[in-house]
Order: sequence, then structure tokens, then C-alpha cells
Amino acid sequence: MPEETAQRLSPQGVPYKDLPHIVNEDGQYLFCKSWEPKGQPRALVFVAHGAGEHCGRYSNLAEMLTEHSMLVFTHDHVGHGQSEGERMVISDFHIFVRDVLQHIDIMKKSHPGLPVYILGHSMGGAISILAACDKPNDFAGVILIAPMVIMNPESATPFKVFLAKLLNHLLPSLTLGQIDSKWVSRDQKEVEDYEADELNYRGGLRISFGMQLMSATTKIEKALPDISWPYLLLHGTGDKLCDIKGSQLFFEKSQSVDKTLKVYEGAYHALHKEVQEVANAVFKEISSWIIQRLPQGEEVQS
Ligand SMILES: O=C(c1ccc2nc(C3CCCCC3)oc2c1)N1CC(N2CCN(c3ncccn3)CC2)C1
Repeated sequence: MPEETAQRLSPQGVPYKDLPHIVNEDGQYLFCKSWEPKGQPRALVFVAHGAGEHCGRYSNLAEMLTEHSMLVFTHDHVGHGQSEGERMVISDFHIFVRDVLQHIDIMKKSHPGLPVYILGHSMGGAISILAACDKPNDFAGVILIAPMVIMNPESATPFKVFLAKLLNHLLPSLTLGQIDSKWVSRDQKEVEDYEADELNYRGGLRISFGMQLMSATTKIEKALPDISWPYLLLHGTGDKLCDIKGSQLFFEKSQSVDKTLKVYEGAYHALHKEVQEVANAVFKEISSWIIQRLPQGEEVQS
């Protein structure tokens, strides 16, 4: 083991030699997780988590997918969870995309020939979209749970955008509002679990980070007419963080032949962490969508 790794500690003080990890192009250690199916995997699924959270929050979804012979893998983005990097600070949004593509390449080398899917929530949805735009032929499909496609018109009014751009030069570390997690899910236990999870980011969103989010949404909007890969898009009408209008625009402007938009009436932002009825429907929608697209589409009963 390189001597460097032997000394490197996670933000929580755990030696990376004791944690699954990859090292990104900037030499930053990223904490990884994976969930393997019992038998031979039929597909690889990368999960891209959202801003301020961490990859461990996708264990339930990942375990469900392994029951359908999928190998699920993920990492904490730079500045999140158990990965290195100043908390919720990113110099360029493309670093998130680059690291995801690096991790996927590593896994493809260990599992050649398997179809690769990417699943992203919120900012993780934006990362997934830009990763698929970078490598349009590498993905068998993209699954997007309330992706950040446009900035919420209330939090990004033209005046606020102007002010953010100005302040980004003067005070980039100034923080914008915090996300009130009670508006992210109607399931009170999920809200309490989120609030109690020490690996989630608790501070306000820095202006510089908000600017990177805006830059990502600008890139996505420009790319919409060139998108032709298969995707499943899921959004709640009660989403107060990522406006459903972004998903409706995505569905309308993208050129994909194989595209599905499922709308969940009244549901808030984190559909996979919503009330049980919604979360169960979302899990089933995702697994069915992938299974139908696997070679020999029928599920092989294990
Ligand atoms: O990726 C994001 C996300 C996306 C867009 C955002 N826009 C802002 C605004 C904030 C105010 C200033 C202008 C920019 O913050 C964003 C965060 N994520 C992942 C989502 N989180 C929310 C909290 N979560 C949660 N909360 C309760 C129950 C379950 N999960 C996990 C997912 C938010």
C-alpha cells in the first residue's frame, strides 16, 4: 500500500486504508460503497447523491436493485460525507462529473460487457445528466429523481442571480439560505433521520457553490436538444427545491426516443425518501424500467 494512503484520514478521522475508496485526478480520496447481488450481476448502476448528503443514504434503494441482479456502486462527492475536500466547496462543477466517470471506468474494467446505468437525485441528477452528455454511448440508461435541471425560480430570481454573481466576486464564502428539510419529504421520520445524520452537511449553501449549481443548470439547458439517451425521469408536483418545470422542459426538449416522465402528485423533492406509498412506487418504477431494458429483458428468477 502506498505510504501516502497509510496516513490519509477521512474528515471523520478514519484511515482511508480501512475504507473503500478511490483517488480522484486531484489526489483527493473519495469514500466508496457498493452493493453486490447474490449471483452474477446483470447490470452496473452508479448512484450520484445530491448536495449536502452522502452516498450511504441510498442503501435501501441499492439493496432493492441488488435483488434484481444489479451491482450498485457509488461514492461521496468531493466535499461531502466521508470524502476529502472542504465541506460543500467545489471550484468547478465538472469535478463531480469527472470523478463519477472515473469511478464508472474503474468498475467497467472489473465487469466488462455489463450495461451501465446511472441514477441521480437533485444535484446528483445534474451530475448524471452531464456525465451522460460527456459519454452518450456509455450508458444503457439514466434514472433521474427530481433532478436539478433549472434553478428554482423563487431562489434564483434575476435580481438574486445578479446579486449572487456580484457577491461571488466579493464574498464567495457568504452563505445563501439553508434547505429546510421539512419541505423535502412529507415523511416526518425521514426528515428526522436526515437531520440526525452527522454525515450530512449542516451549514448554509455558499454563494460560490450556488454559482456552480447555476453553471451546471445553464450547461444542461443548452444540452437538452442534443440528448438522445434513454431515461426515466421522476418528479413530485409538490417539489419546492427543484421545480418540476425543469423536468417538464427536459422531457419536452430532449430528443430521446426512449424517455419516460412519471409525475407524483403532491410529492415533495426526495421521492425515494417520501411517504412509504410514494417511495415504494418509485422503487418499483426504477427497478421495472431497468429490468425491461436488460438483455433478455425478462427477470431470471434467482
Ligand atoms: O442537490 C440538492 C440541491 C439541489 C438544488 C439546490 N438549490 C439549492 C438552493 C438553496 C438556497 C439558495 C439557492 C440554492 O439548494 C439545493 C440543493 N439537494 C439534495 C437534496 N437533499 C435535501 C435534504 N434531504 C432530505 N431532507 C429530508 C428528508 C430526506 N432527505 C436530502 C436531499 C437537496
